[in-house]
Amino acid sequence: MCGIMQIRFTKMQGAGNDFVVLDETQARLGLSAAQYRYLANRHFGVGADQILTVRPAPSEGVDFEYVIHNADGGEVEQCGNGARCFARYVHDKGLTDKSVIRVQTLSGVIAPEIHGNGRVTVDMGAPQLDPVKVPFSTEGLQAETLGSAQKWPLTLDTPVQPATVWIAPVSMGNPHAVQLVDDVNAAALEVHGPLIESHTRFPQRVNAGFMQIVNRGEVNLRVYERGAGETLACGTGACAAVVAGIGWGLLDQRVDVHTRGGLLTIEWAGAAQDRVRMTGPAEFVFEGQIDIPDTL
Ligand SMILES: N[C@@H](CCC[C@H](N)C(=O)O)C(=O)O
Repeated sequence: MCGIMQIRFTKMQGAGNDFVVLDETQARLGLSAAQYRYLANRHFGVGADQILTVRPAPSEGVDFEYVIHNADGGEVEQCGNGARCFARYVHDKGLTDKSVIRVQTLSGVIAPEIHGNGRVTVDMGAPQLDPVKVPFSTEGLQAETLGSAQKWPLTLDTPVQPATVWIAPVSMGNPHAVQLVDDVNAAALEVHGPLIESHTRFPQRVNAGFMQIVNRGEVNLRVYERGAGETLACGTGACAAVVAGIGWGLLDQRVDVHTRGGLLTIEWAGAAQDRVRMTGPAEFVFEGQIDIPDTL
């Protein structure tokens, strides 16, 4: 017989990238991919780009485990805007009194720091610039060099005729393909975003970033996210875009990233081992309880 599960949740957002936060510090909910999809659904569920789950520390040296599911129900390695919301959640809910929290994710440990004004800075770790490890297949491709980094051609089977875009593959724990555009508002995100997301050269699919350089300390960015579509902001996307822009010699070490949902500030010293720091907002929206079918 079909029953229901009652689930308590908190809705949060960071620069308009919105989340359902679930607390599994006391007990696991054991949700299926379809149940995560249901929660994220904007018509039948709560509505969110990602579902963030708080779990107890899995090992010594970390404070919590941070589990991330995209709106499509798939579990992913990293989420930058979510990391800031996660930190505010565990802090403001009294799950920790630390202001610097060490958090285990699928792709390693990150360290969010909560400031007095409610903003959060996250040490996101070092970027991965080796295409093979993003992972991105370069077989048979010829890269172009710009600054100290490379751009790779990616051919897209658009409905009209094949188009080639030039991208930097960057991993921030999760995979990104960053390209330069003249104007983010005129970028072909709706058509190219889904084609890049599921391009066969990215075997784990990819988040597609479209970056317009305003000056050496400022960019405009839109991201078509893997498993979620275009979001109002993508924290790891902002980190990856700034890393690519610095590598190409176009940006300084501290960059304001304007997204459709707000401002993120990214800092990176420019060497492969240097860690990327991201600062931005993290806000509570509302709390509630939802009934979801237990047979999904
Ligand atoms: N919104 C995120 C990224 C979430 C995961 C991403 N869609 C993926 O599949 O890798 C962020 O703020 O970083």
